[in-house]
Amino acid sequence: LLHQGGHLSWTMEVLRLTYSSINSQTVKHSNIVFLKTHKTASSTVQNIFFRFAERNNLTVALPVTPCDHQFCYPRIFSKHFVHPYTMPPNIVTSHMRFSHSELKRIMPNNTFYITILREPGAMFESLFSYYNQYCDSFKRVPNGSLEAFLEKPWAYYHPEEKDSMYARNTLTFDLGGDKDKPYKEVPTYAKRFAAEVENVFSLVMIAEHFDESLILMRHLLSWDLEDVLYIKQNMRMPLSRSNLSEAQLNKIREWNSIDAVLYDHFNVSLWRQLKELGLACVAREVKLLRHAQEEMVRGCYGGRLPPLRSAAEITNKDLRPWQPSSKVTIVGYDLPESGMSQDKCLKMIMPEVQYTKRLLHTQMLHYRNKYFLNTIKHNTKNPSSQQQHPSRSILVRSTTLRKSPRASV
Ligand SMILES: Nc1ncnc2c1ncn2[C@@H]1O[C@H](COP(=O)(O)OS(=O)(=O)O)[C@@H](OP(=O)(O)O)[C@H]1O
Repeated sequence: LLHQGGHLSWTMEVLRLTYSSINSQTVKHSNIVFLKTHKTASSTVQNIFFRFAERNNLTVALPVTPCDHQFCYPRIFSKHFVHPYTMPPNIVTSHMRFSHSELKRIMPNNTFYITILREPGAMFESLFSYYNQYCDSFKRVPNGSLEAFLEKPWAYYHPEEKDSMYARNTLTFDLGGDKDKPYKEVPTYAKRFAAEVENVFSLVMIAEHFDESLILMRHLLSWDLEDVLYIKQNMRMPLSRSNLSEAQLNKIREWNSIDAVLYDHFNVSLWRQLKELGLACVAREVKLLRHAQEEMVRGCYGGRLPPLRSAAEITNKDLRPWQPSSKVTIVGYDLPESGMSQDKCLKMIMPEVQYTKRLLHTQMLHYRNKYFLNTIKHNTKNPSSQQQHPSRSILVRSTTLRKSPRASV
């Protein structure tokens, strides 16, 4: 009874938070650019945006086929990398090298810009293991040893070479900055660059404070708590991880000194924003979020998450995460292809590549239907004029924004 009583009050609280935005007559914001940075828990966030877009019939910008599932990374983003069937978009979330000016050409003025950073030590360790057999700066290192790389990085790192962006100041590069600023210019440059980023991005999430960051995001976008439910994605097997010593952490920070400045800066601003929201309120919502996640796992998978397996062992190919080489083991969730699980439960654990393909397929069908209908309507009115392309989805696009995109949360 006690348990059920507790359960009931949790549920009431989640419902209250779920419908509070409707009661206060706010509209969920739906024009969003999420800059998907590397090895920062960004696939987990992207999955939240993909599901939100599908539930609300929004258009997600997806890359043209030659760009693969990313916007032709590491080239700087161009509107030409966006598949015409996914134009004009509400949400942009695939990997890219950021260009604000180019994004402004496809996104409306009320777009919210969000990104995520991770502590440079943990992030670099993850990058080093993930791209060990992929990026030449890492491939050259004897025995793939992180220790050896950090001992003399310039012996292995060639700044102009393909894929060098995975080996130094990757966050800075993803954000469109200069990863190879000379050491003596770094302090001034990094400070200026952090200010530029702060000017554009309404929220910079921090992977180490993932749930707290999501609570800020839900408030910024006037979303419900249920909109930010997630299951962790794209993890490595514990065997593929190495523990870093204090000395190694310091070397990583020194090597990635611009990223380190960015991380410290936005970690401070995250906590300032959390304090503005009220730490007690944040803690309460984090608790509710975790409880709602347990409920979702119960409803979706019968009580516990599907078994975590290495990519090679996952039988359902829709759920097999991309694995860059045999030297690193990425894990995902395995669910039989029996069709028994609901679509929303499957999508919750679907890796980036498969979900991107699915979305492209459904959006192509929508585009064709809209295009076809628009053309018929238009031709009936003006038989001699040109065909019309579909417009951006206006289903939940707000005209009465409660907060402006650059307002603090
Ligand atoms: N919710 C949450 N909180 C904290 N950390 C998380 C979360 N979700 C994923 N992860 C960790 O993020 C790493 C994968 O990052 P990405 O998805 O950005 O990688 S990728 O660049 O898209 O390949 C990967 O880190 P490593 O395991 O250290 O490689 C994941 O374990």
